[in-house]
Amino acid sequence: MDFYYLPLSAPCRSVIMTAKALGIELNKKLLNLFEGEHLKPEFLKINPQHTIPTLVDNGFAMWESRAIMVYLVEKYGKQNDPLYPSCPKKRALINQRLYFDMGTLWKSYADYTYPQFRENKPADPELFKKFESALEFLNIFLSQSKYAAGQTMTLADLAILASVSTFDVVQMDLSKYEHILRWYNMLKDTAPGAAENWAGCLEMKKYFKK
Ligand SMILES: N[C@@H](CCC(=O)N[C@@H](CS)C(=O)NCC(=O)O)C(=O)O
Repeated sequence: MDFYYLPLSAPCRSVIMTAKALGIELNKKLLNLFEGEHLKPEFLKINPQHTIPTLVDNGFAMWESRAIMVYLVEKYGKQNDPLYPSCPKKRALINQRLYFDMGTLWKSYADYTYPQFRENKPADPELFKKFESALEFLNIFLSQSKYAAGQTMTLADLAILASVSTFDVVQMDLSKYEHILRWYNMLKDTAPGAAENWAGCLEMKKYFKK
């Protein structure tokens, strides 16, 4: 299974952790975005949207990290795999958290930080408030259950761990989010693929100028 990625990318890291949890060997192919490799015709043929992570499983190409995570469990996981159980209500909660991670948590982080480290713009307090409110929501979710979507580890934890560990490595202050901290301390070193995730975070930090 070919996996186009960069270690520093949070969405790539969440797929790597999922593959690790499932015991899947990925054929990792570094794609250097900084040198525009994702815009070359041969990659655009695979993924016209030119994003990583991109997975090619026996000729079947797909992208969007959370969709890839679900695909991997559905295709290669156990029946009723605890990472993404078949019960519709459990799945619904996991999906909610995955969409929350993509559309609210990570988005608010990216909206706040990217202009600062990509365009050297000053921090925007309004965007910071939105990021804080996303963290507040996550803190509430984690006050209600041990893991991000219930009492066992699921895909929601792996996706959100990739996000929160990124916030940690760039030194976002998480100290007032008691439940996030409890959950993060539980998983940051023990989740499947945690060491590789953290190594990628450290790579990411090199590009973060604040
Ligand atoms: N929502 C997507 C985001 C993917 C994404 O934006 N990846 C970045 C790297 S972290 C990328 O490929 N950027 C290059 C581009 O968009 O051209 C996912 O979760 O896979």
